[in-house]
Amino acid sequence: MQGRLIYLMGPSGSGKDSLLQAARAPLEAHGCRFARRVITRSAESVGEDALGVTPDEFERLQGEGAFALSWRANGLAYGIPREIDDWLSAGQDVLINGSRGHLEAARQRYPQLLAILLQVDEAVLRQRLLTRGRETPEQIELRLARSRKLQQEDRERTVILDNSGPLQQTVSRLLHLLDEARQCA
Ligand SMILES: Nc1ncnc2c1ncn2[C@@H]1O[C@H](COP(=O)(O)OP(=O)(O)OP(=O)(O)O)[C@@H](O)[C@H]1O
Ligand SMILES: O=P(O)(O)OC[C@H]1O[C@H](OP(=O)(O)O)[C@H](O)[C@@H]1O
Repeated sequence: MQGRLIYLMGPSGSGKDSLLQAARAPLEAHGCRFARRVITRSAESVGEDALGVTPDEFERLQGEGAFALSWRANGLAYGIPREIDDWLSAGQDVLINGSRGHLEAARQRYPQLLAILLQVDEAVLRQRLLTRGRETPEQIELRLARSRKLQQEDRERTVILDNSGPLQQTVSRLLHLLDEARQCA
């Protein structure tokens, strides 16, 4: 049986990386795999364990068909390595850090994907992004504006996960909803 693609998305600063890190051990214990993203951002940058490449390297990899999914946002290019298809074919669930802007294209390639939208209100988001300090205040405002624009899309087929409270609470909710989804599959 084919594994399920779990597509975690949400505004910049909603806590996707934090949640992926915190939920990783318990989910791996259930056989779930995690994709390491390829991003045209320096490897030293704060945040997830992504592979940082130059725009030229990204183009080359894309041309070679190295990505199962790829998109551009916030002035960066993002790729999800093709190996997720091997994991899915082997029946393993795969969790990825996705983009709301790319959800429709991702659904076309993976019709069974489970979309989870991580949600936090805008004042909290702004504060978290400023505290994280990875982007300038101007870049943060652009990210918040992008979030507002994407807010209404594809709500009815998306599971909402609130991350306004403590991270551990969100981890427990994620594990619970993935259990439920497994039982419905
Ligand atoms: N539940 C939480 N409570 C308090 N702070 C949190 C919580 N979740 C995440 N944070 C903090 O918010 C900031 C943004 O989180 P994180 O980098 O995980 O977001 P992200 O959604 O991955 O953002 P981006 O898409 O821009 O990479 C981090 O500094 C993180 O420590
Ligand atoms: O705004 P949307 O389309 O949801 O997401 C755009 C991209 O921005 C964020 O990346 P990061 O903040 O650079 O890590 C997300 O992880 C996503 O890949």
